[in-house]
Amino acid sequence: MSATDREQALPDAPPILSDVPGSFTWRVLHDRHPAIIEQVTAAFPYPPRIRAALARLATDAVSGTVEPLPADAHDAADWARWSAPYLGMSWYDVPFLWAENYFYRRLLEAVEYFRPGPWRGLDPFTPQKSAELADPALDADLAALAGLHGRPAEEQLTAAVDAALWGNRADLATRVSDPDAEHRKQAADLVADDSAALRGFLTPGTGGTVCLVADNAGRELIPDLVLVDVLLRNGLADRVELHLKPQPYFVSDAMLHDLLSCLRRLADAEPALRERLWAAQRDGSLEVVTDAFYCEPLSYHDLPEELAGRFRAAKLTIVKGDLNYRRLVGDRHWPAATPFAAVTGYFPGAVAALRTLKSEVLVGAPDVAALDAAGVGWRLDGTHGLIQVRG
Ligand SMILES: O=P(O)(O)OC[C@@]1(O)O[C@H](CO)[C@@H](O)[C@@H]1O
Repeated sequence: MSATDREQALPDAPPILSDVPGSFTWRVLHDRHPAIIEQVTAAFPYPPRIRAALARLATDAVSGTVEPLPADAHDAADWARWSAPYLGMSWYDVPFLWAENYFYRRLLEAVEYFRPGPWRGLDPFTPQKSAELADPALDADLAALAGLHGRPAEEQLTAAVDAALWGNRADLATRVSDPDAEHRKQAADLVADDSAALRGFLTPGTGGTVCLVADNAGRELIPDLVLVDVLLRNGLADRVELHLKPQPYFVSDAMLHDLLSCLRRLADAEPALRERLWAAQRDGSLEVVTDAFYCEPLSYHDLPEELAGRFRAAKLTIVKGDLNYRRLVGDRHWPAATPFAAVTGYFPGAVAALRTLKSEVLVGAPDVAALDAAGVGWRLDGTHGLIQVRG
């Protein structure tokens, strides 16, 4: 069946909105976003004009309607195009994915992230990211992963993939409004497990490029870096592209400065690993890549050719995390049994998703009726995950 045929066979699935009061998506806009603004406001000694802009956003994003960016914003034309269908609408009535993206772009506008002046380029989420990286619990993660050295390549890969998957379980955006979320994530369970197919792409001597589209910094990026090291050190790939965000996004998404912070953290805890990653960047076997697309309110169906070409040339693209999953499959009310291959047939090259569930969208999981019968909570709290592959 061709990709087109696969897509034509897709069920009709409406986009996920935030228009049901009390629902998860409604609570993200109504409760989580104001909480994030409160944390950002307290993060730095911002001057009155920035604090006032943040306060206006807090009111606007909870009870206002979608308004345009200031006309002099560097990306005003792009956002005018993307927001054209939604201007004047309630934030709750536009696609949830779009509303979240626009919220974070408006937040950067409020803190003058792109504006000339002293606050330009200051990541408003740095204190939260730094605190996470300073967490002593990270040492236990690292000690466990350091034991990988010397074990058979397949064992190293299995352990590194497992750590990368569950490293996604709590992102800072989730923790902001659900501080107890972390302790609940003990009943780790996979609702889809294509790990054997994943390992099939990553066998010794097969070389090639792996694109790792990263998600969060800190305690997720560290195991991602361990996976990179396992791939390169065991010849499971000739080179790895680590795709990071070009600007602050969804609180914890990783940028280059977060990678450098991780390398500094590793210099103390795992100096040999840090040296291998540092050398890999210098010899080009580990290339950091970014693109404006990664912070745009679009699904991966709208990939720019520069990224599509990279994914097409790779032997496998690994897409990390919940948000990337939503952008990959389409943030829609898909029947859970909808085949992963059917909704990802458009993607250039082979693709694998490593994701802990923190939002409702799900495909390729035909056996979740019993879980859903008890409500959607299990889809939101990071206790369940998936490994899905489309060759
Ligand atoms: O991509 P991540 O970090 O795994 O998860 C991010 C995320 O779960 O946080 C948002 C709620 O704040 C969700 O809508 C979004 O998908």
